[in-house]
Amino acid sequence: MSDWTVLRRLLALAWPWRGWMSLSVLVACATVLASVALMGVAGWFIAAMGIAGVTTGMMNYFLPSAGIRFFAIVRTGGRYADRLLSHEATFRLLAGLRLWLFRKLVPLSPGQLQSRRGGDLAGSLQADVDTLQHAYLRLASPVAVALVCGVAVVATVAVLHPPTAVLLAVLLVVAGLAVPALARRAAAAPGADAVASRADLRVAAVDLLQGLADLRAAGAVERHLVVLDGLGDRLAGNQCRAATAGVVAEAAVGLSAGLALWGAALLAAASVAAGLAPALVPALALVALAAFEAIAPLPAAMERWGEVSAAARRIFELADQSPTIVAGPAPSPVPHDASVVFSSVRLRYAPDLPPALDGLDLEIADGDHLAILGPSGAGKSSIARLLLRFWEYEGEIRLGGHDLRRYRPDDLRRMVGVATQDAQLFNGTIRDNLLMAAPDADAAAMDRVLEIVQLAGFVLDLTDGIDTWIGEAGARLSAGQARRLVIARALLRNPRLLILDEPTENLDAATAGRLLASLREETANRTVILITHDPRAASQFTDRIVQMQAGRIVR
Ligand SMILES: Nc1ncnc2c1ncn2[C@@H]1O[C@H](COP(=O)(O)OP(=O)(O)OP(=O)(O)O)[C@@H](O)[C@H]1O
Repeated sequence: MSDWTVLRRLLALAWPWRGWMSLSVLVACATVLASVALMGVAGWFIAAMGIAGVTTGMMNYFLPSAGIRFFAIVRTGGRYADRLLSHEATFRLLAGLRLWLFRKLVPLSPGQLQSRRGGDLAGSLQADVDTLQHAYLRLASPVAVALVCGVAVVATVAVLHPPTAVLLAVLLVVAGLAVPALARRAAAAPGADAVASRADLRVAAVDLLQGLADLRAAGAVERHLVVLDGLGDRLAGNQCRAATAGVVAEAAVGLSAGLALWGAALLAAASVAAGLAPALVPALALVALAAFEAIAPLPAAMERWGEVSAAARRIFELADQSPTIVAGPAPSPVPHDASVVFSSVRLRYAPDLPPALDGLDLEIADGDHLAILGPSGAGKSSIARLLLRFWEYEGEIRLGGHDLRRYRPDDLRRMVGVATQDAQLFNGTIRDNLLMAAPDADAAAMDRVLEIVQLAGFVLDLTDGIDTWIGEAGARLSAGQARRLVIARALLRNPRLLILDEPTENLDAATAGRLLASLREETANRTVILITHDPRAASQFTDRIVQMQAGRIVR
């Protein structure tokens, strides 16, 4: 993707916030122009007063001093308003971009995102989107301001003294175009590498934090810290190289501004003999100097471009993936029953992996309970993932008589409830975690599902009851309690097809027995698939039991 494409796409993304952005550019232009005008009028005023002092002693100083006050107030107020508006515009834009990216990621989950590491994805959503602020705050807006103000100042100077206008135009082009272009070239590689090393650093830090307990147990923390340190050094080195390019470019702009001041003063002074008002000499020199305020932010903006474009490319690469799983052209209607038929279903998680399901045939009538037994890796949980349409498959699956592929993903997820082994509990209260699945559920419904999963007594004994905070990923619950909370959450949605993946794992035999008995009673009229490797649990729940091995039903 070329730099122009990246820029074009970034501007297109900002389109909905064009009102805010334009307002911020307008205010910034007014501020810069007021500053230039202030310098020009002040230079002229001081010189004219001096000249009047030594000559006639007559001069109307009310008008210019009022002008000076006016421009000073506009400049000060404008700077404040400019900061306020440009930040407001950028933060609104970033919040919108984050939501836009998140919406793009949702349909890719989990199949198309599993090759990416969690820290990496979180990084794209946070740091990469944050980096884009430089594209708008320090690039798009300053370039627009530089263009508008540069042209306006040169045109005004051209009316007063054309030679100074030519000199100013040349120096502004050099400092506003050539210098930033060189800065961009020098900072491109370190800038891009800074984005990559920041992403690596984030992934390593997330890995370290998530696995801290195990790393400590294995005595491997120091080794990880050394890696983290190396990545930090790489990031700092890249940022330093990119910043050096920016600093050199800023010095070059300062030099051009100095040249403009002296050049304008000399050119204007040379024209006094030809009739130019002497008071205009300092005015033109100061205007030439002040005009560089318009282009001063450009080198820093260009220095950042490498970083910004690398972050934008990472974001576009993520957002441009089209979801492999979408509803067919004519989505299936909601079915009348929850029967399930698998015919010759094959699933490969990746082309280079052996099939997880290898010609699976399975039939469950509406309202039936089926237990699927099998050793670890037999493909049991893969059945649940397919029924939720998380992965594409070969063969045919029919739910309620309709092709599974033709259901809208949202309709399907309303119909199918799954309590998986790796289900996520969220950092919140028990109530939050239940309501996440069924926001409208009332207290009685929540109490009932907690009763079914044998958690009612436990919750009752907690000081804060159902409003007890369960910590990150349910860390304050035991594994068995967490699993049962996941089941309660699935039940609360009242799905017509319920899939229970190893519901009795981590439970003692008595609790497991009670849980299965109450689940059997609660789900008497629903289709249920119980996935387990425990034959006792299977037979406690149903007498329809099938055995799976290597991706097939073997009996
Ligand atoms: N997301 C995935 N990406 C790649 N391979 C996967 C993925 N999930 C499962 N597999 C592979 O597919 C096969 C079947 O996995 P599945 O989780 O369905 O087995 P299972 O019978 O439920 O095992 P367990 O009882 O241990 O949960 C395994 O070989 C596993 O390694």
